[in-house]
Amino acid sequence: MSEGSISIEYAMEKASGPHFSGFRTPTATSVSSTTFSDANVPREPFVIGVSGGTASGKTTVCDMIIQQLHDHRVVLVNQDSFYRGLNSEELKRVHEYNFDHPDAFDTEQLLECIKKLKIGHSVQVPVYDFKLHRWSSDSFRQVNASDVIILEGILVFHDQRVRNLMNMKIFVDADADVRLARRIRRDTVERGRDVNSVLEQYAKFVKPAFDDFVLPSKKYADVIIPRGGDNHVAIDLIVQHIRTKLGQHDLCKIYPNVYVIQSTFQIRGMHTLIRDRDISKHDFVFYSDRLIRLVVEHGLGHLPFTEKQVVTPTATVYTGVDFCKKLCGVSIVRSGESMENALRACCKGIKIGKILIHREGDDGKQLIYEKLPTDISERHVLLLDPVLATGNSANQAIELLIQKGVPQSHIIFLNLISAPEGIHCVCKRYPSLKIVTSEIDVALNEEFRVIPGMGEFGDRYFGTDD
Ligand SMILES: Nc1ncnc2c1ncn2[C@@H]1O[C@H](COP(=O)(O)OP(=O)(O)O)[C@@H](O)[C@H]1O
Ligand SMILES: Nc1ccn([C@@H]2O[C@H](COP(=O)(O)O)[C@@H](O)[C@H]2O)c(=O)n1
Ligand SMILES: [Mg+2]
Repeated sequence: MSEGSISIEYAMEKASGPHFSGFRTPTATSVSSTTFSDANVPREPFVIGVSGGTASGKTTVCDMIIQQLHDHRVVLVNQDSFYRGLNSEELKRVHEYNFDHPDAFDTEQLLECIKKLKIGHSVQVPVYDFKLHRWSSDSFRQVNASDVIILEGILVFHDQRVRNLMNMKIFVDADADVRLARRIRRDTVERGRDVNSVLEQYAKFVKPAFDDFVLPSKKYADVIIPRGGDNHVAIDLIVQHIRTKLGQHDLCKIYPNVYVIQSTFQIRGMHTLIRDRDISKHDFVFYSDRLIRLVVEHGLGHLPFTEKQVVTPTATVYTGVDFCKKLCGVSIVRSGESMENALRACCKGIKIGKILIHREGDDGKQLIYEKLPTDISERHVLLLDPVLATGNSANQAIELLIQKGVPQSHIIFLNLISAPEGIHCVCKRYPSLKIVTSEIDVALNEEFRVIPGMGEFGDRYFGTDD
């Protein structure tokens, strides 16, 4: 355990490389979508190889990782699907067939499959039947292009070309006697074998092939998981790492003060609804409000706190924290006003100021109207605007707050959707300010509108779009 657990974070960081973050899909429904970065460059998925001896717990570990992620952006491909079909002669003498030798697999097909997934195509993967020793011609599993692809099997580290497709390699370790015991149980219960045939196959093929091919490939692993599925610490670390990578946009690496709230199905579902041009006004407002509430709560989590102790009804002391008291909201009129209710619902009696930035003509001159609390310089400010596009009006508003004496580091800018251009514009000028957003979109178009975006938020929210 010590070997795996000490090096695990380092190895994962090293293995992940610089190219894994900032996933964006061009359309919400595309099954074969390519992932995109903020620069609108197609981005390859992150491929994790999971190897280990038979019955070490590879499939179990992969299932646990996928279940914990409960995120459809992860797909599993089993090396078993690429077992070569047996001809009738081989089938008649199946007990003499070595399923543990590298030649038992159609590695060319496996390579083609992973390469396709890596470039964003979906693939049909055969489903292997261990009872019949073949994959059935009419049974395929559709594997969609995804942000993370897990490739699992006893010999996935054997071929260098397959290894080269992987960004992270995990070896699942378990004692040989434990594996044999599990294999006997599994193969008799699930794979239609009797104990004798399992033992015979194990001695003749499985163990020698493990020693000759599987064990020597362990050296390629970045992470070794001792005790397989029982090693919850290792699995948690791997899951956390994948989660971070999935949720982390490149911009969050460049600007450490940009926070994208952790994506979940609920959040993506709400985004899908509010971005849909055909959604009813009522639903648009409802789901926008839900998302705004999440962003506001998340933003509040970045405020400073002081320790506070209370006595519970069981007469014991609970050591907790006290909320930051000196707060105020500032909405950038008009769409920022849509975020005021959520802020009021979270912070009783909070003062809310307003800034209106009105562009006069095309010469870049701007008129600013403001109404802010007089003691604003003593407060932490939650600046509200659901969409950050170019960053020009945000910068005007922030400049005004700074002129009023608010330190940059006391400003948290809350958005639902942020364009990379706007983030660059604001963060370069105000590196100590924090931005909390629920999604970073692909880019701005020629008309400076966020793409894919959601149109004119204020008009849609306040019903002035018809
Ligand atoms: N930690 C564990 N404790 C008990 N049984 C396990 C554990 N991990 C796996 N098994 C069982 O052992 C068998 C082999 O596990 P599996 O994950 O299929 O291994 P692999 O894919 O490496 O061959 C399965 O029947 C599984 O339920
Ligand atoms: N028709 C087959 C094909 C493969 N095997 C055995 O499966 C093992 C690989 O699967 P794990 O889930 O255990 O990794 C491998 O050791 C083969 O011996 C088989 O018995 N019959
Ligand atoms: Mg398996």
